[in-house]
Amino acid sequence: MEANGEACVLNGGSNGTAPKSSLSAIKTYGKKKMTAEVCHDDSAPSVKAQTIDELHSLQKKKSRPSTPKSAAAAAGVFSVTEENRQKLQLQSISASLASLTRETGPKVKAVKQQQDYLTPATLNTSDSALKFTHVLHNLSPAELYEHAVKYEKSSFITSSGALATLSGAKTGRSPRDRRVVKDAAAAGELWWGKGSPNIEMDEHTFLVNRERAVDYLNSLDNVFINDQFLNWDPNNRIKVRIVSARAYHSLFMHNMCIRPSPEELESFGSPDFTIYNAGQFPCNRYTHHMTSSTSIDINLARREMVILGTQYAGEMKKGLFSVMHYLMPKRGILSLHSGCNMGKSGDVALFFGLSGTGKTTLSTDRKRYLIGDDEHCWSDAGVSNIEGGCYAKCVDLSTEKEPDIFNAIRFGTVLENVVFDEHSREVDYGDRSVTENTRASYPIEFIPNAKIPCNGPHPRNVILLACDAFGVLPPVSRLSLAQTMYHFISGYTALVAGTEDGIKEPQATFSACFGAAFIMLHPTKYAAMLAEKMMKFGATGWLVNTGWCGGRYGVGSRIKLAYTRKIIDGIHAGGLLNAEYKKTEVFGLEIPAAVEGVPAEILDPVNAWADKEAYRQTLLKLAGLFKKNFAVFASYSINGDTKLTEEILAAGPLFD
Ligand SMILES: Nc1ncnc2c1ncn2[C@@H]1O[C@H](COP(=O)(O)OP(=O)(O)OP(=O)(O)O)[C@@H](O)[C@H]1O
Ligand SMILES: O=C([O-])CC(=O)C(=O)O
Ligand SMILES: [Ca+2]
Ligand SMILES: [Mn+2]
Repeated sequence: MEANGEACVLNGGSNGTAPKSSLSAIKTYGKKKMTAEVCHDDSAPSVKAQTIDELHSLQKKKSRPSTPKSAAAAAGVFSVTEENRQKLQLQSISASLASLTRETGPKVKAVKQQQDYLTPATLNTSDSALKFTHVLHNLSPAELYEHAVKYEKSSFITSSGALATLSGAKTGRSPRDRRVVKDAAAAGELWWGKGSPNIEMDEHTFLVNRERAVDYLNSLDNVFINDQFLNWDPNNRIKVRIVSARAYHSLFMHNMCIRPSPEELESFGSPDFTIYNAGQFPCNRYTHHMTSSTSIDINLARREMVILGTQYAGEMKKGLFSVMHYLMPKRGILSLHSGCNMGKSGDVALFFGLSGTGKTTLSTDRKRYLIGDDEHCWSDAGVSNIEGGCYAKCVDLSTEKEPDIFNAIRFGTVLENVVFDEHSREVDYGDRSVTENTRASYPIEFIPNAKIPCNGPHPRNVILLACDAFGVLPPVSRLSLAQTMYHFISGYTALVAGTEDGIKEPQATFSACFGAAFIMLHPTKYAAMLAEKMMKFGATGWLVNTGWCGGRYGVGSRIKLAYTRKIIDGIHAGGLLNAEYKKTEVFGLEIPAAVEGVPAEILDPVNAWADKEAYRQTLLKLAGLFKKNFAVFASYSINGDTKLTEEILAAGPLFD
């Protein structure tokens, strides 16, 4: 507290001169003399307003345009250009919200320009055509907070300043409701059929769902528009527009996509891809192909995605990731479901792994620069993050174990599905009452050592993370290139509860490229690109088990995060590369004899199991699952290189 002559100082000054006695302290008024022993509330000049309304109007300073304009604008041609620009932008937004099948649709009104209605209402053929929808375009986090708290029942501000909210009935993605339009081009290019995540849908059905979503959005008083970017590689940046009904969704995407500067927003133009998120509204179950009230529909030709029947925000993030998994490989760029960080000396590591295996946790590392936690591109120029934010699991989050993530949960962060104290608004991260899959979404700059812009040179280490519920994979093994490909294509883990709707318990899963739910092309396409890049740039592959140790799930326990961190430190430092190794039976994995800071007895899983026979049985069981899973890939060639293909086939588990 600052002591000055005007304030009432009840506890003495903070300048060390306060008298010892508290009674005399009450009478101390600092340096200036005070004439009375009471404080008057008219000691400051009065406000420059005659009425309360006038007073309120003083509170908000006009902030748009908020930054210096382009050179042309500064030269005086600004006013016309600015008007035209606003008009074009509104036309583009209005076109986004236009019905495709009717002559007229609802009118779109920009909230910042109350007079400017763009859609000419020539034929008012229905009540909906008379309706105005306010467009809230690229609102700031503070504005979105206010909307959320005011209009969304489940939104609250937590004690650390985050916006806590509920995603509704769905607290994870719905992969069985993810559809892709199979037109002639997509039929030839994409991966379809058994094992593919792309459930086919026809153009007409897509349009039915699109119309439903657009009509729903237009029936609302407000819709949120986010115009943002994907990919920090300036040559391969994609413009995306997200049209949504909830402030929560708008803030989530504000955090997750790359945020344009005011100048970039000014010249944004039309988006390359648009999401219509009408998540509160179901699809019509009588519509052809619909198997539930949820549908997430991607149309590559129209560059559009429609979301009906799920409010889980991860659908938007991962839907756009799917789009990148299509667009980038076409340009010779590999898209990756991986985390990525960089050491002080510029050594880059990629962290692959399915949901819950540790990409976010392990790429967020005090000693290194964070490039990104979940989605990257690897081009001839190096690596780049696709996103502008992180999406961390929060179950059991603690400041001791994950301090940077814990501290990132503050004003601006969206906290999904967490439980908090009604009064103190203190979050209880251990509480799984809503879901196990509680999440925090924050801009990447909330991590103190984020590398911005989020790109880096070619990776030196490629770390494959598996959360092995069987407890038989070693905590760390060094992989040959063929083994790296084998495990990349296999994409093994034991799914941790909750991220995919319907899965409640850990269970062994194989997901090609550590992200089969998001890939668009056949897995061997991505694998071939990874092999080529790893060879070309000399990266080393590693398999790290962040799962069980000393017995399977239920018997053993999860490997301590502190140990996994030591292992990762050893990989980054380079010391592990040339350590002393031995080969395990069955999987033929090379395991080091020692890792600094990790008990030697856990490095070879057989030592950690009390029941050696149970260990061997479990090992063979898992090896069998690997073999069975890989059988479907055995007939595909990787890179047209039959030698590598044979080596990959031989790099899997060997047993009778
Ligand atoms: N040994 C370990 N290594 C890594 N993570 C661990 C370990 N033990 C426990 N965990 C916990 O496992 C979870 C890993 O989740 P994380 O958010 O890193 O997953 P992810 O790979 O980023 O998944 P997603 O793609 O769904 O975001 C965290 O909650 C972390 O605290
Ligand atoms: O998309 C989500 O729901 C969370 C995530 O990162 C993943 O599952 O890989
Ligand atoms: Ca993550
Ligand atoms: Mn992910």
